[in-house]
Amino acid sequence: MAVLLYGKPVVEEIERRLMPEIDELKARHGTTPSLVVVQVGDDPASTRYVGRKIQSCERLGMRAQHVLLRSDIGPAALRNEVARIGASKDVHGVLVQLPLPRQIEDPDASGGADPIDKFDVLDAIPPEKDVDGIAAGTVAELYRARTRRLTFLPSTALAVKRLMDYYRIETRGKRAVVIGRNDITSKPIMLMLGGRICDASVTWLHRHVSKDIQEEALAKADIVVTAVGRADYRITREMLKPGVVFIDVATRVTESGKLVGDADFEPVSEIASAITPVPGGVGPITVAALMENTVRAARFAAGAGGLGYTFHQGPAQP
Ligand SMILES: NC(=O)C1=CN([C@@H]2O[C@H](COP(=O)(O)OP(=O)(O)OC[C@H]3O[C@@H](n4cnc5c(N)ncnc54)[C@H](OP(=O)(O)O)[C@@H]3O)[C@@H](O)[C@H]2O)C=CC1
Ligand SMILES: Nc1nc(=O)c2c([nH]1)NC[C@@H]1CN(c3ccc(C(=O)N[C@@H](CCC(=O)O)C(=O)O)cc3)C=[N+]21
Repeated sequence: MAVLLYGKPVVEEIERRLMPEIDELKARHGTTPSLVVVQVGDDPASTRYVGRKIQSCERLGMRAQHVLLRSDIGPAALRNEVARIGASKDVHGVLVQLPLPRQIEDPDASGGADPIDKFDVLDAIPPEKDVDGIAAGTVAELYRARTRRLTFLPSTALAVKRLMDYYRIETRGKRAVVIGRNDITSKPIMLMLGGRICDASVTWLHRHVSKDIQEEALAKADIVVTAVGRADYRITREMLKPGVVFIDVATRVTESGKLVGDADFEPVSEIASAITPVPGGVGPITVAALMENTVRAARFAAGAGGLGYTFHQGPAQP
């Protein structure tokens, strides 16, 4: 039976570390960390995630602002709005909730004449405020994977790293499979696992990889990190190697309103050595990791913080 990799103790440890940093920023620098979340359109799932982020900021004594824009905004107007928000001295972190409406995500497919796309919007976030780790300059640092020089590790990747460290999951030299290639979830996780941060051997799977090839890779994997979240996608016990560490990033709401990941949870937990529950696994840590990145951004603004992340194995010693 697998060890359940609960998010809660990891969240508590991150928050325990952040609280004195927030107090110090306020007391010594007169700075209250502040995050702006830009949401375009009112997709209910996005509204729910944004709500969690804002609540978490407020609970930790930070400032949060939710900017809700109409779904028919054009890419150039959105880029200008993001640049305007990013220019404010009082804003330390800027996050553009994804996905964006179709005309901005994929202007070619939607027949839009505007040459400006999603990445131009994201690149308008100033690098020292890019708490999602998505703009061009920040991505380059992840590509280079120098832990000591990283500006922002995207919050889902940071969440997976903090989770693996807390539960002492060894990655060096292991066979890992990462499924999905979203720019803020699986792609950074793939770079992190295979890069110098985790030193694993990574196989990257996505929609265009045949079932055979996917099954072959999964059957050999020591670690699986998956973020697909589709009703027609399910990873079953038979597909996995006994003893696998299964990190389920996906969160999908079923027709009956249940939140599920990509794993067929009960049977997979019988053969895995460790597995994240959904809900209560990676999701809450992602929010805490975003809080960590917002505090980093406030420290950059106050001239109180350097580049790089510190990682340590296991729970922090009291
Ligand atoms: N817990 C957390 O912290 C977070 C959870 N999520 C959750 O993760 C899930 C994915 O989100 P996100 O990454 O944003 O979504 P995307 O839709 O961007 O990514 C899904 C990925 O799955 C791939 N895919 C689709 N079908 C298959 C298939 N049959 N076999 C292999 N790969 C496939 C797609 O491939 P292709 O590239 O070819 O399209 C795509 O890369 C969602 O459930 C979301 O809610 C997301 C962010 C954070
Ligand atoms: N720019 C951007 N940055 C993101 O980080 C980002 C995004 N866009 N778009 C959407 C995804 C999704 N995401 C989640 C955050 C928290 C939970 C979370 O807290 N999940 C809880 C349950 C939440 C619930 O009850 O619905 C759990 O798994 O236990 C899940 C998913 C961040 N995302």
